[in-house]
Amino acid sequence: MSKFGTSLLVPSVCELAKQPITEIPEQYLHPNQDPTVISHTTLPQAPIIDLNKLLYEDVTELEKLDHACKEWGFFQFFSLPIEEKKQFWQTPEDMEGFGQLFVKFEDQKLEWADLFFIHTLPLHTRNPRLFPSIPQPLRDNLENYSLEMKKLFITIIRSMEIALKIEPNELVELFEDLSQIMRWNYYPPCSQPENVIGLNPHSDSGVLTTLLQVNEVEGLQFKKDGKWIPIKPLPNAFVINVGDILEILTNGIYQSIEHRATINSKKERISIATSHRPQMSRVIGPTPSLVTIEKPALFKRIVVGDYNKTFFSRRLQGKSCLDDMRVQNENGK
Ligand SMILES: O=C(O)CCC(=O)C(=O)O
Ligand SMILES: [Fe+2]
Repeated sequence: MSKFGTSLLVPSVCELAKQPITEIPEQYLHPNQDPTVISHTTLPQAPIIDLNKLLYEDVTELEKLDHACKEWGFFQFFSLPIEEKKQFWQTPEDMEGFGQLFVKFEDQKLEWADLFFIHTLPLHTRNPRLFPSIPQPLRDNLENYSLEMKKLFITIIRSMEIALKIEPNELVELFEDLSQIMRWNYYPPCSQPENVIGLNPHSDSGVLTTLLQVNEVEGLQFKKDGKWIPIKPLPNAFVINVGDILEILTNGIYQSIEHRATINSKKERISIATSHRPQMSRVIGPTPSLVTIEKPALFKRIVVGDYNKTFFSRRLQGKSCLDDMRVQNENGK
């Protein structure tokens, strides 16, 4: 049984998008979506952080790796012939591989995307059905990428400990044996982009997600003050998202952010999301330094694996999973 539960098997959208279709199949149509805010001049901008100032080692290496991944691997992997991709497809018991996540009902609306979902760390959790067959040079790039992502994650967590004025290592020690999962997202173009959705609105379940927008095509949007704001991909930059578990750990000081992915009418889009969380058997809750009499714990203590199971057992719906982890106040609210 998979660590994350299961998702119903769905057809490849990549193959579907190759057909000369005039009508989008009903299951992919999402009417009544929240509109995107279009005027770029008044939009709030995502803050840009200079990694050089954060990372004191191996910046060049990281850049080289970033280029290697862009040039050699992800694109080729998604464009493998469908027959070859089949050996990497999800199975009814195992959500890792190509397919979609969060598909729980046969008649559920689907996303205009194929993804490849894989657990990369700790090493012993690597899926023997998938990992050894990943073609080179992607497999070696993935190996390096995974380690660099872990280093970057720990560096950011250390900076956050300082910013939050909590004990050194108070958070970092939770990640000695961390779990790392990746979603490689492939969004084919669609002639009616406004009627389909690449990825439904959600917050990420982990601590932080590092998103590489591989071919720098626009599509990612964040919900800010109730409005959907497009995020322009920047060259040589990652987008870093706060996930639900970081909101729990910081007792609500850092809040996970809702985002979605839209589709382009002409261009395909590839993004690689790498998410970190403490290892599955760890129990987590608001970190002690951030729980005080004035600010009692906002969230229950939970086993990381249980949070994962709950998150992956539902349909993807905004921040609803995190809301269920809140401590109820005396009025039952
Ligand atoms: O493709 C994107 O821009 C968003 C991906 C994402 O949110 C995810 O994989 O969790
Ligand atoms: Fe996400």
